[in-house]
Amino acid sequence: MIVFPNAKINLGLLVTSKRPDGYHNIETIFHPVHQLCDILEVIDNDEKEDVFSTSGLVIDGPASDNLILKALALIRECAPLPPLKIHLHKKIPFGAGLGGGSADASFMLKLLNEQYHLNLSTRTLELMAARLGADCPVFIENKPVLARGIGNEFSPINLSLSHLWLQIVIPPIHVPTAHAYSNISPFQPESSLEDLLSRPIENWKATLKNDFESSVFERYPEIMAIKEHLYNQGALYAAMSGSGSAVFGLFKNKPETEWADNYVIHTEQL
Ligand SMILES: C[C@@](CO)(OP(=O)(O)O)[C@H](O)COP(=O)(O)OP(=O)(O)OC[C@H]1O[C@@H](n2ccc(N)nc2=O)[C@H](O)[C@@H]1O
Ligand SMILES: Nc1ncnc2c1ncn2[C@@H]1O[C@H](COP(=O)(O)OP(=O)(O)O)[C@@H](O)[C@H]1O
Repeated sequence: MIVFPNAKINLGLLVTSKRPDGYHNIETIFHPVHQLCDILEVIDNDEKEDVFSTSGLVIDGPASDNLILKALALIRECAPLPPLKIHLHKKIPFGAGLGGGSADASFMLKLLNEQYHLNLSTRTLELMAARLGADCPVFIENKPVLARGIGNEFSPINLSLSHLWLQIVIPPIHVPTAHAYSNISPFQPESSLEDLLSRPIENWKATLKNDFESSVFERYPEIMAIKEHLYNQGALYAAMSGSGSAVFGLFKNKPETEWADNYVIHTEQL
């Protein structure tokens, strides 16, 4: 079976408090980016052991640390599976706040559930995904949603961005998530994200924020410059995604901006 784990962006991201377990409570809207995706294939393997291979972008760290193999190990805790041949073609830049590793992990859970008729419910898959990372559960249902808690408590939202153009600009900078959280001073805002998003998109620039931006922009002015350039090019709203380094803009018309050759650019109509 082949699946296409996709990226996400965060529309607003408030880090509201630090928890006793060291994690942070957040409020954010996750929005899937369907056309920026990896390719993940799993088939039965005739040999005795699993074989895992990758192509495309070279992921840092040993292959055994890949979240796909961690997802496989979790499923094997509750169901026997034959030896597998697994191939990941990596296209989503990582360390960019686009959640590609988390998407791979959750799509692996969903793929195995379907391919081997495990009948695990959506809720069970979300709980398993939460053991792999705070960002993983959202990729089980994979639709726009308001998230609270550590990013895994979901409420439905009434938000349509269809017909807007999305441009994501990814500079060659990796921002480690744990490091980004360690530089944050949590703050409980007066207005909830839900309130802010219910206002017209023209108001978002002044009201909707990503709490990681100030510390990340201070360390990497190049990322702030991308956001400013997106606004100069007519973006209705522009922001960093997650803990960066990707920055996205929402436009009425297809943006034709030229960017540095070493940036990865993704443009799609939502
Ligand atoms: C910031 C966000 C926003 O969507 O996305 P990315 O920028 O990574 O895409 C997420 O909260 C990232 O979630 P995820 O990347 O899954 O985090 P995890 O692997 O579970 O945790 C990595 C580290 O980040 C910190 N962490 C993560 C989530 C959270 N709510 N509070 C935290 O303090 C912890 O220090 C943890 O050890
Ligand atoms: N399948 C995977 N794809 C990408 N990164 C992975 C994967 N498995 C483990 N990782 C590790 O997770 C880190 C964060 O990746 P990712 O979730 O894509 O980015 P971000 O946290 O910025 O959204 C990578 O730097 C890498 O070390």
